[in-house]
This record gives sequence, C-alpha cells and structure tokens, in this order.
Amino acid sequence: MPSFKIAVLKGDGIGPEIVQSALQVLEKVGELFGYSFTFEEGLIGGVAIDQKGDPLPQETLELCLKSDAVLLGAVGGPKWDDLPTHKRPEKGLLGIRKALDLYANLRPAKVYEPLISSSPLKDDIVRGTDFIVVRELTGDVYYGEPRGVFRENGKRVGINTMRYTEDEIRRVVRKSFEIARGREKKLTSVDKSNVLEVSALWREIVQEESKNFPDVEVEHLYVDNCAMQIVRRPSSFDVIVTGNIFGDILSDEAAVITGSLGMLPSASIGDKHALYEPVHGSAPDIAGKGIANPIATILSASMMLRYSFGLTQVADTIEKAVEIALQRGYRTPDIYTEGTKKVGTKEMTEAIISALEDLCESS
Ligand SMILES: NC(=O)c1ccc[n+]([C@@H]2O[C@H](COP(=O)([O-])OP(=O)(O)OC[C@H]3O[C@@H](n4cnc5c(N)ncnc54)[C@H](O)[C@@H]3O)[C@@H](O)[C@H]2O)c1
Ligand SMILES: CC(C)[C@H](C(=O)O)[C@@H](O)C(=O)O
Ligand SMILES: [Mg+2]
Repeated sequence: MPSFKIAVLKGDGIGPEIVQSALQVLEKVGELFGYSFTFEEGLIGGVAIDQKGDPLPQETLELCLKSDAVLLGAVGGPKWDDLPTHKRPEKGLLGIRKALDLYANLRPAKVYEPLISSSPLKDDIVRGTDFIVVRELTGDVYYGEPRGVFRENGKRVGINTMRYTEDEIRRVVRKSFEIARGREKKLTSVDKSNVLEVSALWREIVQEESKNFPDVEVEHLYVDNCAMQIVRRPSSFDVIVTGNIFGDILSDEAAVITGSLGMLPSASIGDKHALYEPVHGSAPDIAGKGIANPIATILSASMMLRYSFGLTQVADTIEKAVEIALQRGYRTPDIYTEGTKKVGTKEMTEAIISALEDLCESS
C-alpha cells in the first residue's frame, strides 16, 4: 500500500480544530482508496513559544524536512500580540516558508455554485469565478533588510525593505506561466511599477519570460486597479502572479467572492518541499467554539494529494465531496444563508466524509 509521511503543524486558535477535520478526511480517503498516511505532529507559532520558547523549534524544522509534505493550521493570536515582531508566532511561519524555500504560494479562488449567494457581490458577477493567485512567498518586504525601528535625529523611524532579486522573480513568474498553460492560458501580473523600482524589474522579467510562453496571454495591472477589478470582474481572471505583500492582500480580498475566508486553501511550493495551509489565520474571535469552517483546510489537504503525491483522482473526489455537502445544505456560520442548515466544524466534516463515502459507493 502506498504510504505518505505528513508533518502536522496545528498551531494556534482554530488551527487544531480545522487540522483535525482535514486529518479525518485524509484518513477516510486512505481507507477508501487504499493509501496509508502517517501523521507526525510538530509545534509552531504561539504554542511553540509557550512550550519551547521558539516559534519554530529545530525539531519542527527537522520533522518538516524529512516528511513528504507538511499540513499547517494557523499561527498567532492576542496572547502573543505584545511580543516584538521578531519574536511573534508569525515569525515561525515565515521561518518555515524560508527554510523549505517555498517560493510559490498557490491560492485558488473558486466559487462553489451552492455558495453564490453567500457572497455580498451580485450573483452574476460572482458566477463562474475560478482563478488562482500565485503569491511569491520567500521575498519582498517580508524578508528584506534593513528592517527595524531606528533612531534618526532623536526620532523613531520604522524601516522595511522591499527587495527582489531577478532570480527570485523569474522562478515564480515561470511557475505561473506553466500553471496558466495548464489552465485558460491567461496570466495577470500585478505590480506597482508606476512607483516602485522593484515592481519595474518585476514587470520587465514578466515581459522577458512571456517570450518563452507565446501561447499565454499576458495582462499587467497595477495592484490598486487589480484590487478593484477582482471584485468588479472576478470571473475574467485565470492566473494572477504577484509579490508577497500584494498577494497576501489580494488573496484575502478574493475570499469575498467565494463566500468566506474559510473557503480558501493554499499550497506553498518549492522545488524540494511543499506545505499546505488555509489562507486564513487563527481566527481568535471564534477559536474553541467549534464553529470554524474546516473547508479551507480540507481543500488544502486535497491540494497536497494533487501536487505532492500526484493523486489527482482522490483530490478531485474530495473537492466533489465538499460540493455535495454544500449542495445538501450544510453551512458553518460564516457561509450560512437562510434556508440552509447551520452546523459546526464537526458536523461539516462529517457531511463531507459522508459525501465521500457516497461518491465511492456509487463509482
Ligand atoms: N497562515 C496563518 O497562520 C495566518 C494567516 C493570517 C493571519 N494569521 C494570524 O491570525 C491571527 C488573527 O488574524 P486576523 O483576525 O487578522 O485574520 P483571520 O484570518 O484569523 O480572521 C479574519 C476573520 O475571518 C474569520 N475566519 C477566518 N478563518 C475562518 C474559518 N475557517 N471559519 C470561519 N471564519 C473564519 C475570523 O473569524 C475573522 O472574523 C493573527 O495573529 C494573524 O497574524 C495567521
Ligand atoms: C500570518 C502572516 C505572517 C501570513 C502572511 O502575511 O503571509 C498570513 O497573513 C498569510 O496570508 O499566510
Ligand atoms: Mg494573509
């Protein structure tokens, strides 16, 4: 029986609740399709600070390096909000992304038909939306030096540095062209090249690389305009490639189209390693209440099967099961609309597992 070793980093807030749901789904597909998954847990984020004094303990990094893939919940929360930036839970997440060289963060924004009316946007605008944001994940102001708060003429000055090397841009741009080639062959590159030199270089490299992908149509948008077009004409996008900070913001915006942040999965891919995590955070406002939407994490696990293990059919089946659970009316509070069944994390997970069983029985 094919066997896969998964490092599980539950993290903080709703992290443990939603990861539990994804593990249940993985166990079920293992049983139904004949795969064995072994899960080994590691600490990251706030819980790691509390237990080990470090948001990314060495043993967690080693566990991730020797696993076939990593599944992560979320990090951070009010308990650690007063720590200086370089000691916060979020530093653990940035550390693992960098250490595994996960330079391309794939964030699909796909509207599920039963959720069209969960979006505050008009149905006609939302219908048919299916794009993917490829967010560069290991550069930009997140990592650039110098950084910090310094003294200048007796006054404080905060500094972060937006920095990208040519190679860092080129590899994520190439990856995005390749992804576009396997989809609708349309790439939108997002920058702020009317103001930023980093962005002017970004645009130049997209233009250079487009010569190697003549079958892919390229559009360039400034990030401010893109933020508007995403809610004005979401269904016109196919693949959007952008830097780390713009991608962070645009992908949360995309959640409005899909109905909730709780619907957005992601895959953070490098040449050697991959980590799968929902786009959302630890949602401290609903943590421990049993009402978090587990779908983003379940779909992240599905992306793991697709991208890391090549189990396309199993991944398709999980996505279909999510759609069936939604068609059957199950909704966590974040996607609830009148006339549907409001359920918690556990019941939503059970509804998806039951749809999985039905799909396998009928095939
Ligand atoms: N990848 C990550 O680990 C990650 C991502 C984003 C934010 N964070 C951290 O999470 C903490 C909280 O940040 P925030 O409140 O700005 O963002 P958030 O994504 O945690 O929450 C934003 C809003 O979306 C809701 N939400 C998020 N996920 C949901 C889900 N699965 N089901 C239902 N509702 C959901 C929350 O309840 C909240 O109202 C911060 O410490 C932040 O740094 C971590
Ligand atoms: C928590 C934070 C460091 C993280 C980011 O900005 O990358 C989050 O917002 C995300 O989108 O994964
Ligand atoms: Mg974010």
